[in-house]
Amino acid sequence: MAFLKVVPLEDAMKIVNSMKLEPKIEEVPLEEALGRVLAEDVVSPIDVPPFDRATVDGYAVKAEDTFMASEAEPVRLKVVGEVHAGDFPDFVLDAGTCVYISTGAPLPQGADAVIQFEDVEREGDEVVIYKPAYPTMGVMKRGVDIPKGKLILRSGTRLGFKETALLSAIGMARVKVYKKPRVAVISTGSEIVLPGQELEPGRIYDINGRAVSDAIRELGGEACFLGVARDEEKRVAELILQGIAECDMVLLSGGASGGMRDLTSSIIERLGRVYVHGIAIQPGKPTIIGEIDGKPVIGLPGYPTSCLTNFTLLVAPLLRKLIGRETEVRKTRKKLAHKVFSVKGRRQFLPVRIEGDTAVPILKGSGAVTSFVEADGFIEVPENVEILEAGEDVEVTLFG
Ligand SMILES: Nc1nc2c(c(=O)[nH]1)N[C@H]1C(S)=C(S)[C@@H](COP(=O)(O)OP(=O)(O)OC[C@H]3O[C@@H](n4cnc5c(N)ncnc54)[C@H](O)[C@@H]3O)O[C@H]1N2
Ligand code: MOO
Repeated sequence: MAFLKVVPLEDAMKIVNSMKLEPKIEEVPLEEALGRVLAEDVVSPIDVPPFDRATVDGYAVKAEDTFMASEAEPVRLKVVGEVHAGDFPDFVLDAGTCVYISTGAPLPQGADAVIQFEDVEREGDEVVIYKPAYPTMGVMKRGVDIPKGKLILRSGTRLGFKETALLSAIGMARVKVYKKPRVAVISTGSEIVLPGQELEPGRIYDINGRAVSDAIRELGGEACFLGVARDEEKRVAELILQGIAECDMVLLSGGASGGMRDLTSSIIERLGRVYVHGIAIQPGKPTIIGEIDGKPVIGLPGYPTSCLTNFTLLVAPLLRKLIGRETEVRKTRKKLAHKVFSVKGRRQFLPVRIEGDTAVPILKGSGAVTSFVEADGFIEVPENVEILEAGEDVEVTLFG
């Protein structure tokens, strides 16, 4: 067994990033596009709105016909028809005339303003106008919302409801998006049971299977949770092979170390290749990077915070690349709230909670899920540094 010949994090990341996984693109109906990542630049093929339209219910006029209107000397225009939303007027408005128009209806040619009905008086087939209108009053001009030819969305944009609103406005019924990478997730450990099952003595509830699956979904991937495998070679191997057959990549948690029941590395070795078994970081040392049938197989540590930290450092950037979103790392500078001792010889990723101007280290250890869940991010402590003093300036890499 290639037991924990640790490599630096950079080497591990290089290996993960060199694996044969290419972003794939598919076309989906607009109604299924929410939350997906756009794989094309979108240029509007039409003007929105596609015609000059009334923004109020009232009378479409030639503004110049009303220029002389006043309370003392109102202007009278003959009402020659009606245009409602959905109509398309095929006549030209003559001087001295107007039409009744509904909000949203196209202006007839020759009209350049709409006066709301509250501001005029209707007398038979005439309206009496007391104030001048100006061109564009009560009108939304063709293309002012979105002009034809404008780049409205860039490739790599995650589609929220604002973006789907834009796509709908330009009539796009189908959009090209990055295909969701399918990731198999397996929890290993004879002690692990799923929520809903009885917690017999010596057992604990699964954390990693749920957390890793949902982290994949949050990033925009498709998680296939294959279940919990007891520490039995046959069962773990079966599930790994099922993952290889059905998915683009396989993630396991637990059994990644070198103990008597830590089987993951030897199974991957037997079914394919192991490139890395051990990374010089804390938490997350017992991590395996391998490949079966050309597909990445990554064994994450069983300790929840180690598992989720390494998911964040190694797997999340790969998934983002596959869905066309380059890594967005956010950092902030804070003062360390109190003195901490680091692990000698391992680059440490210390989870911290942010409180005002300070970063408060969370020292429950990587076996606690709350070390990760309560953290806003982590600070890096280089392998040659053993003590960080209270008040020291630290850079926090934020999660999420
Ligand atoms: N002799 C050594 N022992 C250990 C070392 C070492 O270097 N030498 N490293 C320790 C470190 S660091 C870590 S991290 C753990 C991780 O080891 P494994 O990946 O083999 O994990 P397990 O032994 O299977 O489990 C560790 C721990 O986590 C719990 N666990 C596992 N899976 C889940 C899950 N899906 N949900 C919730 N909790 C889970 C498991 O019950 C154990 O308590 O090894 C140390 N040991
Ligand atoms: O490497 Mo373990 O992951 O320290 O907690």
